[in-house]
Amino acid sequence: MITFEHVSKVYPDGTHAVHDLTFGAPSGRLTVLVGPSGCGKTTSMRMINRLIDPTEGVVSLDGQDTRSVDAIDLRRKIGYVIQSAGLFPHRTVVDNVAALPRLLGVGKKEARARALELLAKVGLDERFALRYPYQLSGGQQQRVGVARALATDPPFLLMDEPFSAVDPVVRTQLQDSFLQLQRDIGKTIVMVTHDIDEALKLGDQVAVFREGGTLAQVASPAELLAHPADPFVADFVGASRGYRALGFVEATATVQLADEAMVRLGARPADLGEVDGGWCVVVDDAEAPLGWVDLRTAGDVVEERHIDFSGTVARADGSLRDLLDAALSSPTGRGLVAGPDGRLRGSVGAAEVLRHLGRGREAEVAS
Ligand SMILES: Nc1ncnc2c1ncn2[C@@H]1O[C@H](COP(=O)(O)OP(=O)(O)OP(=O)(O)O)[C@@H](O)[C@H]1O
Repeated sequence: MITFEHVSKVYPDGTHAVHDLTFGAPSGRLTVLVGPSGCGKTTSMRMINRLIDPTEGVVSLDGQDTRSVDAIDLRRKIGYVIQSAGLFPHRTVVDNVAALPRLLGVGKKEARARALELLAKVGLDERFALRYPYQLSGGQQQRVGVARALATDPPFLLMDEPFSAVDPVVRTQLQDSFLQLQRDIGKTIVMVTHDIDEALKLGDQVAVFREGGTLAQVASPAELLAHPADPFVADFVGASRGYRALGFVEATATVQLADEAMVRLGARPADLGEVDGGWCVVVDDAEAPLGWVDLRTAGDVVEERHIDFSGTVARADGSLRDLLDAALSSPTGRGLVAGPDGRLRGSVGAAEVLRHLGRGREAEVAS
């Protein structure tokens, strides 16, 4: 656990960057610091590894005041990932990751072997190991940055806007693979971002800062969306918070799925008989849905060019937001739902999703 107790920072020029900060970042969880530019997020994070010293208050790691520990020893326990990866330009990828363990006395062979393992963990193919940073894309560099921060297996990890220097598609991939990684490694993480969507997606806990370096609210993403503490937080989490909150409501087994007729590519509509409304789900050999086909306009044989790919496919164990999105994006209004094995389970309409949400709310009120 990382704890801030009445921590303030006033820079020598008189700037009040952080004011009376008190909160905890729980062990094994990812806490995101978010807020508008200049509100003291980075200053707060850097007070954890003592790159910046507080003017007042105490920062502690697992109950130990960070001032009582030698700064170098402290930083060995705290991995650090920064925005543009900050890799050593003249060292190969594998040597970038192995550098710190080598400094700490780990043998070359062992450090490299562990570096290769870590590179695989962050989703970077082995063939990149002997490249230099300039030979990698921004997203790949960022993966190396994460691997390097984990090289000494520190229990704590600080991440300063780690995914902001890459384009939105790569950013989503990095976020997804990082979430996956964190499920395995369970580090105590503090991450800074100014992107509320990223905060809500990644954080187990989100700390919203406001200008002047004060804390507006600390809560889980679902709580933040459902009960913003004040108009500033409500405004900051955004106008679509009602819809986004659906992302945190799991689609339980009680959502009723309707059966859907399935066809495979190469099927002949004439052989299929009457299908409700003419629309049918095209599936692959493993019965995973590919999209919809309107049999009335498909011609003699169902081909790929007849498939309407516009609908998203929700997973049965996904969120209500995924189900609603599948329904809203479907050409039939019926959202496709697949099981964890990818096979089509059935479909659901937007009204059923919303009805389920209504029931959830009533149940909550009743209990
Ligand atoms: N070394 C410094 N000396 C004086 N003022 C500073 C110093 N570093 C930061 N500040 C000021 O402290 C305030 C908080 O800065 P900080 O970098 O912590 O904000 P931030 O929330 O991380 O911002 P951003 O999202 O723009 O990175 C800002 O007003 C900034 O200008």
